Amino acid sequence: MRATMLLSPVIPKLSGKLIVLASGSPRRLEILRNVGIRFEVVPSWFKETLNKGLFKAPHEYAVETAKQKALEVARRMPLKHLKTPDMVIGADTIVTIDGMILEKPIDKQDAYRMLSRLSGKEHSVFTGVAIVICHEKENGVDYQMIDFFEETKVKFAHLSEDMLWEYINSGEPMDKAGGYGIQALGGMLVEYVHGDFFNVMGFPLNHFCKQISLIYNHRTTSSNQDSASVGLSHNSPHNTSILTQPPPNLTAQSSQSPTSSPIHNSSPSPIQIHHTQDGPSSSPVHKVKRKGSEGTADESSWKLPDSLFTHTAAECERQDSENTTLPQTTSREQAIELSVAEHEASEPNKEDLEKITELVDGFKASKALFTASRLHVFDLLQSRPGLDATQVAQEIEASVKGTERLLEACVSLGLLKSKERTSQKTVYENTRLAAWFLWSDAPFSLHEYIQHCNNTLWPLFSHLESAVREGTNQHEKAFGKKSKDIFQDAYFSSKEVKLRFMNAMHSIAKVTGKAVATAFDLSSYKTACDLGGCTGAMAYEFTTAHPGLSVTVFDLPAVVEMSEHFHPLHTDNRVSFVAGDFFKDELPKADLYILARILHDWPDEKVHVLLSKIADACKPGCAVLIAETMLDGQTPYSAPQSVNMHAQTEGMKRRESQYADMLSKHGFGCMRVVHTLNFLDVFIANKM
Ligand SMILES: O=c1[nH]cc([C@@H]2O[C@H](COP(=O)(O)OP(=O)(O)OP(=O)(O)O)[C@@H](O)[C@H]2O)c(=O)[nH]1
Repeated sequence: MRATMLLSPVIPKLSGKLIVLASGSPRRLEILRNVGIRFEVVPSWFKETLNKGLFKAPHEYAVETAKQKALEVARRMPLKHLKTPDMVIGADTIVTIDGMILEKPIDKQDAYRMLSRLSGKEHSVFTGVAIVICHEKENGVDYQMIDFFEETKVKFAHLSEDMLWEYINSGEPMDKAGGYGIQALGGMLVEYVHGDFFNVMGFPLNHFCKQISLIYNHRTTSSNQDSASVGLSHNSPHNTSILTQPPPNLTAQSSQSPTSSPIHNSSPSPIQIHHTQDGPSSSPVHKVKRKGSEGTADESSWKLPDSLFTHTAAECERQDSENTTLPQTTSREQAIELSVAEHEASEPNKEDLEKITELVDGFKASKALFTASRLHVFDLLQSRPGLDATQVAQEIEASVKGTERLLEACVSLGLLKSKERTSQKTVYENTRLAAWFLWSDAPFSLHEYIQHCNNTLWPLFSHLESAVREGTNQHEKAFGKKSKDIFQDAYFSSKEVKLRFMNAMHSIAKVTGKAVATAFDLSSYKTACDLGGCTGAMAYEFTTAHPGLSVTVFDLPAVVEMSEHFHPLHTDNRVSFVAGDFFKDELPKADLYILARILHDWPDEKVHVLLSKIADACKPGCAVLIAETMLDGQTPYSAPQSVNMHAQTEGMKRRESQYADMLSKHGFGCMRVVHTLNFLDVFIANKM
């Protein structure tokens, strides 16, 4: 909110410009998007290989890396994209502890080393930010740079070995500086944060807003001068340095240095680098002292341990001049390069083999799970744990030989546990995973959704090649029925298929509903309408989470008619059902419209029809909430899900930016997104 206020005077100026975020970090994208800035994302190709040993203080390393990331994109864009951006933003986040710089872990062991170092102690997180302003001139492009950094102190609780490994095995640490994500599971490890929380996440929003304000406010008041350079240089206490390239001894490997890039050489204009590091550092907002802005960094306290960073400037220069390939003693980043080179030269490692096998054989695991679920193996072992294969075979009416194989497959997939009763007899029971998710009445039962995967998605996927070649869904090939609107003429064509589909949606809504309902503070909304809300399972999660909220489920008459089978939802008098077609009929009035796993079923034209109807029904301040996996969210399954939508519907998975664009066309703004741990990303926007 504060950032929007600070930015609002300059947003009209930014809005006509091509602003580029030179970062592949989803967190940076989210932080900037949430304040309403419109920008394109062009991740930088700059490899983070600067020699840390050559920087007096860690933040200088982060700032220099941010600069190189931004410059690489600023230089590449005019050549590759044939357009010159107006502004390129780059950033680099590092963690420092005991004089050491920690970046993203290269593997689980590395994450373990980082997190155990952070356990029970305070550390600093620095994000360096670079803003490159590009000016097209007749003979090329001029670049001007503003850079700054922000420090936030974070203290970790003492972490037990079990906690550490549980966290590492969640996969979260791998793409995050210091090996943790404060915005997600990693937040549970943190005792306190002093300073800007967003800085820890990867982007110091407040400091950035102040810099932007300074640049553009100054420009408005300096109309008779070259606005760009004046605006920048007046902020800068150290604005005289003019460099055409980074100092040669900063880059660890000459082949990766931006100075050797042909792109750089083709730019005839010098790059003016204006440092504005201490512009807004007197802000009362940040209690944390920013080292370095005033040139006061205590060199000795930041001296990096020799064992990690052994390059001297002379060594680097020698490497440059001799054009050697890789140094003998390397920093961690250099070690990554080394290991990549090693892999290319020799053989794949165990992890590579595991990954590729998992992908190739993944369908076998899915089908074993589907089959065990369909044969009610998990139901049986939930009520009668400790049966052997012969007993299970008898109960599920299957062969002993086949049942043995299936049970063993489930054991190896972590769905069942086996115990040897005697040397002859092995008995089985459900694991925790099966107890939570797989038997029919489990608290978060996915049983019905698994049946939907087996009965509907599996046959559709077997025609994926045709779906890709033809660009249409595959209902006709898989089920002998043409379907334009899968809901009207495929899923709801017979009572049995309809119930199966509703059961599937019901089970997935029960698993994901709470996380969706609690993603945002919705206390200001009194009425909601869950469009396509099916059995009301999601609506029920919303009324449970928000005592002041009533929800109308709006769905096709065929669905509403059957929804009463799904108790106890009908006992909650704050959930009501209205029958209708959201493309054709008038929508019930509400303050909040919920679209959970709906828009991905439809092509853009239909989404616009629906959003326009919602926009017409919304007063200013009312909101639309979209819950689905987005392509830039955190689940690795969103892109495969997009393939699924293609084989199944005319719809698709989309990026957050695509929804933002669509919503803004219908008068929505103030967009925010939360990535839940429960498959779904939740996006909210208000009618302006
Ligand atoms: O608590 C958190 N701390 C850090 C992060 C994320 O960590 C990475 C830091 O890496 P880097 O600055 O090198 O940025 P990249 O992800 O490699 O993207 P670029 O393309 O910009 O180089 C950053 O993504 C932080 O967001 C976090 O999420 N939580």
